[in-house]
Amino acid sequence: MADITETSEWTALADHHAALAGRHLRELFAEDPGRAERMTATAGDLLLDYSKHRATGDTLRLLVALAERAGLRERIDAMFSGERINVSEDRAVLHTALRLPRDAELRVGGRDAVADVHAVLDRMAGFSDRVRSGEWTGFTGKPIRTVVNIGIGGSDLGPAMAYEALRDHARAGITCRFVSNIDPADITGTLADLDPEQTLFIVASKTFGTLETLTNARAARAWLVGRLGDEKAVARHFVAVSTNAERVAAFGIDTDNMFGFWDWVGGRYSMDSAIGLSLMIAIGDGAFREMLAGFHTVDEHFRTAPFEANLPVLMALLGVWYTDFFGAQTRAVLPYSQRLSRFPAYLQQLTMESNGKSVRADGAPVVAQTGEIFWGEPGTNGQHAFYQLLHQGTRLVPADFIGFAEPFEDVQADGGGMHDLLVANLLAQTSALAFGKTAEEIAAEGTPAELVPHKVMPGNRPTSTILVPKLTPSTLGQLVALYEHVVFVEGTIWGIDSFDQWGVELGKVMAQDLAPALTSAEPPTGLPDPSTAALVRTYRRLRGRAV
Ligand SMILES: O=P(O)(O)OC[C@H]1O[C@](O)(CO)[C@@H](O)[C@@H]1O
Repeated sequence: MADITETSEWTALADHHAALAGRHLRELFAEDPGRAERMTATAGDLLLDYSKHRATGDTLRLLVALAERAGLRERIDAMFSGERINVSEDRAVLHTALRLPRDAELRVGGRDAVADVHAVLDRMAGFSDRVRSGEWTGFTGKPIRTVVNIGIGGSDLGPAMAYEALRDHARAGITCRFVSNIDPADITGTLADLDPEQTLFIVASKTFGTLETLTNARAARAWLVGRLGDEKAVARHFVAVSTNAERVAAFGIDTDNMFGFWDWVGGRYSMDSAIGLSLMIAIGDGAFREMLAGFHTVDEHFRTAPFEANLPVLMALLGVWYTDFFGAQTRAVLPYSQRLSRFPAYLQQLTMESNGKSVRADGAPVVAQTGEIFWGEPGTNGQHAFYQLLHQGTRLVPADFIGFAEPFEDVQADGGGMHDLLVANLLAQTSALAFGKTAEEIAAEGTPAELVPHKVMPGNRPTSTILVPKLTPSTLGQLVALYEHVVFVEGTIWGIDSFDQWGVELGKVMAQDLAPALTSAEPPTGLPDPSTAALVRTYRRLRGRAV
């Protein structure tokens, strides 16, 4: 694989950066007011305004040339057609197949992937309808009122985020809860006020080998059997979502109550597979399929739109621009929607488990910085917490602001709608970040001279604004697909395999090895390093165990 940093396209960007880095967004807008209109693009219902970026038309042209040099077009085609682009795991990467319409065609490994996807969706829909209607009852004949999804990582964050986002669409009177952490507080807190007779557990695990999930599932089963007094209750209260039928059966869940998916769906790309079963039960099959259609809309946009008008491509290239040329470390994601409160957490796994790599797909070290650190909180809460640093700190923190024109439900306060105030805050922040306020402007307001430097707002802080008509199943699907493809484009430029996650393995194995050292009757030997050994001794002492 050629070093992308050795290409003439990279050098051209480095030269361009040297010329542009000292320029302020105020100047860029003064020279070219038309950029406000021009530097926008749409995909489905999503409007991206990227005019408040430290970039010009030339920047975009150079970035697009870099994408072409990195072979982005061929890589997109390879992904959508099912080539095994996850090379370190020798797998195809086909989350896009999860949302293909029924009449689409795609064969994977000799099988009709579209038919397989829709067969599972139809089974999920049938099950979800029965649970929602009360036809599916618990062991004692009562309808289900609460669904508890037990999973972690991609088997938790996606459905948990989407349930929160779409809970206003959940009208069947069934609520969902999500248990992920192996901290006993998670499962005990979740179950504390639940009625076992009306609770359904979905054990969600792609591998069905994840310690946290299986441990929580065993605890839930013990709770259920203990309360209902009969092992046979498990069959009416436990279903599984997995790619591994053998392990599901070994756990004691009837595989008739298992919903499958495929090794070509990465865990963090799986919320629109059977992993979304809890969400489907909450919002219904129709709304779930609307969400899939939303995903598909952006997939088609990504697959076909020219790079210069392609939302995921533009957002990813700007990510590369700040990461590799400005030295930015992080990207804030700031949804102006309380319903998207889990969206930053969801994106953390999607982006950082995918692109947090220091070797390329060919095993050679990467040649540039990779893996933006994603973080954030819903506005306006973030404004009263960390925006100080965004506005006046020493670091450059590019940010994505996400806003919705229509609220699900508005509240009138002080003569106006609360939602308008929310959106006014979003717009105020992006404007203040971009244009700031100069010392002269502050002094002209009569500010005492000694206070002026404290009040200067430097501006020149780049943001994207993603404006969406309304948060619906469809637009949520569009937003998630947008970021999935952002990850893919960045991974392509950096030459990395965005679909493996070897870096999480060592810690898992070590935790399994260390557990006996904490609990053994005799003081443990053979601990991995002196610091850990000392901490194990301290822990044992605190727990009253022999040291
Ligand atoms: O769905 P599973 O197999 O339980 O895995 C859960 C999560 O664990 C990881 O493998 C990381 O440890 C994620 O990639 C995945 O989403």
